[in-house]
Amino acid sequence: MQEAIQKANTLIEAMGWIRRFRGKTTVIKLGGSLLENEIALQHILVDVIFMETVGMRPVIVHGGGKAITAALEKQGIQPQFVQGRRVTDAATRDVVRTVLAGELNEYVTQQIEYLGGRGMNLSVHTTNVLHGKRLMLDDEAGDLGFVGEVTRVDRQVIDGLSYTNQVPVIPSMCVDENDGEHLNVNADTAAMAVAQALGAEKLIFLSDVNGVRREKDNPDSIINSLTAEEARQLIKDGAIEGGMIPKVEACLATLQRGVGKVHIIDGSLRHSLLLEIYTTSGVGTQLVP
Ligand SMILES: Nc1ncnc2c1ncn2[C@@H]1O[C@H](COP(=O)(O)OP(=O)(O)O)[C@@H](O)[C@H]1O
Ligand SMILES: CC(=O)N[C@@H](CCC(=O)OP(=O)(O)O)C(=O)O
Repeated sequence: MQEAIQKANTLIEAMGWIRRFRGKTTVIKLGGSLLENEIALQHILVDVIFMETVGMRPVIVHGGGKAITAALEKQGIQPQFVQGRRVTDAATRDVVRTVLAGELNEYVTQQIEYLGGRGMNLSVHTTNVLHGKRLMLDDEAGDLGFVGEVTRVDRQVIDGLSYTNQVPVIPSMCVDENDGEHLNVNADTAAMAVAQALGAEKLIFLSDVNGVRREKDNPDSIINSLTAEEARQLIKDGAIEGGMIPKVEACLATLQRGVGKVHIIDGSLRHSLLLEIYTTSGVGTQLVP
């Protein structure tokens, strides 16, 4: 009996948070490193289904860097990155389309259904909601090939799904508004574009580390609250490197564009998503202006 009362208390405690976020959109970016971990992914998706059930509007944007690299290597194509973006020739683009916009996108959606929720895959193979243009970095970066940035998001399609209790699942590819080509987009920047277009309350990046660290390999050096200025300095100093650079840059750009809260959290920590939403202190790193 005592245990049942305790459980009821927990539900009542959650009521304030549920009210606060009910009807609001949270964009959840699933990193490719996390998609490799089947158990962790299932736990996250259960949290996502819970959020949807209590009236929040979760929207998933996912990457798949690791799986793309593995598939390319199988075909004897050597992956190449410039400023955190994959150089994408036609053969690489075909692999990205098959693995990211096809297999992984279907896998995440099917897992949601398998766990009792309703998911809808929105990719270039089904219903595309991301439109864009070729990404031009500085001269030094050279031509990245079929790499894009998102310039427009079909908000109505995504909102329509949320109204009918479905979780939209969006891979990071867009269609070029000029010539209709399919373009490979860094998933962190795609999540940023979606969060901005939807006027999301929150953008949460789920990765395979506990947050942004002062020392990359030391989990105890996690920074709970990171200002824009400090983040830029850490990138300059080289303390933030590799895949964490586009993620932090996307966080900073998102804050400038009116999304209330941006977090980087560890997707392999059980219930990290709910802890982030339902606890006052939160988990991981919160980016602040
Ligand atoms: N300062 C830092 N703090 C935490 N992680 C860092 C830092 N600098 C670089 N990283 C690396 O960034 C990685 C996360 O980026 P990435 O591999 O692109 O993840 P995802 O697939 O989730 O997008 C971590 O696994 C870590 O190795
Ligand atoms: C242009 C570009 O770099 N696209 C990325 C898209 C996937 C991605 O970003 O996946 P993660 O979230 O796992 O990093 C790529 O090809 O790897």
